[in-house]
Amino acid sequence: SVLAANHPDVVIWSRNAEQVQEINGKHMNSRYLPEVSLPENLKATTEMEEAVNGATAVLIVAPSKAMREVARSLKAYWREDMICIHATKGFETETMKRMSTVISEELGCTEGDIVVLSGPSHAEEVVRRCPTTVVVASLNQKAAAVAQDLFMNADFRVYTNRDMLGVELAGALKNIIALGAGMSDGLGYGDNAKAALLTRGLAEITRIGVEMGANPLTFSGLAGVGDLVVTATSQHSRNWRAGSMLGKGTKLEDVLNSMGMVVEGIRTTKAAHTISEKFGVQMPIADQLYQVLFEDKDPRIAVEALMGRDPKTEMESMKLATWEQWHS
Ligand SMILES: NC(=O)C1=CN([C@@H]2O[C@H](COP(=O)(O)OP(=O)(O)OC[C@H]3O[C@@H](n4cnc5c(N)ncnc54)[C@H](O)[C@@H]3O)[C@@H](O)[C@H]2O)C=CC1
Ligand SMILES: O=C(CO)COP(=O)(O)O
Repeated sequence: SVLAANHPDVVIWSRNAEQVQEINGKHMNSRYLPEVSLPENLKATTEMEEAVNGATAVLIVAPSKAMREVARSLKAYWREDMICIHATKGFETETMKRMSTVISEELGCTEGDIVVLSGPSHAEEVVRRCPTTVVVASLNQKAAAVAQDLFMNADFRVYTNRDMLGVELAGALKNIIALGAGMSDGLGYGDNAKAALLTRGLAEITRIGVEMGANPLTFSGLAGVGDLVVTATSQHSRNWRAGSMLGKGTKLEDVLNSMGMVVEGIRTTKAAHTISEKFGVQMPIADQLYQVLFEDKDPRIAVEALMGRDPKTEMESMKLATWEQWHS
């Protein structure tokens, strides 16, 4: 929708013929964005070749689970002069690979040429042209600048960032904390608890991000704090909603059946469990969430475990230069 506002020729690929027909015929996508009119120049097709042929840039936003399959299908139509942007927030859980790695492996390009688009941007608001800001990150600054130019308009402000790793990690990992925030709300634990979860959750995802090579400041930016706030508080957030249902006692399977849309934080919690062990970094909130999701732990007991951890100084676990270090 944003791209179609900026450019005359935008084609969306879907495997679903009914949705393609509805987008082309009625300029609507009623299953995902009810009561919204899409731009009339936005065309849809079930043929990937038709969507990609002659394109300047390709934007992939498949759920993380489907990313390898979609990128593999794209390979046949891929040209080296195209720009590949992705906006997917998750990992390939079988390999713990980031999405840019998965895409570059399938397309046979370097990971540094992929552009990651992330930030607080619920589709429901973007499509209504509510003011939204995002970040595009790439090791290839030229590609990032092209992506910035492609998306930027009066309602959609785009920043660039060189820290692709940090943007990708922050965008994926914040979903774990948003699930936790939803769970806290579902348990009726109030605003203090949610603020604590967001703050300590940010410390936790920054800590692992830095250990993996990210710039800590990226986690204070749009892909970090920005997206964490929106995903943990918005009525549109699937992660928050799923967490809230879990907090109210609904079983995970029933939560997923009722959502009908991807809840990336669930797979990402599994990925974080493996990554935190691999890097030897404690992720207490993700760890408790893992036990609630996959080991049937009562969420109240999980909160007790978090509240009962050993006393700590606030900065000791941040893996950043602390005030004490700066002043020593
Ligand atoms: N919805 C939002 O506001 C935002 C979503 N994202 C990210 O975008 C990604 C996708 O999310 P949504 O579109 O919201 O999910 P969704 O669940 O609403 O829609 C996913 C779409 O992908 C299609 N799909 C699933 N598997 C496929 C496959 N193997 N091949 C082709 N198509 C397939 C589905 O049919 C559906 O149309 C996620 O990583 C999410 O975190 C990022 C920013 C905002
Ligand atoms: O990342 C998102 C908004 O920026 C989407 O979050 P949800 O998947 O929780 O809806």
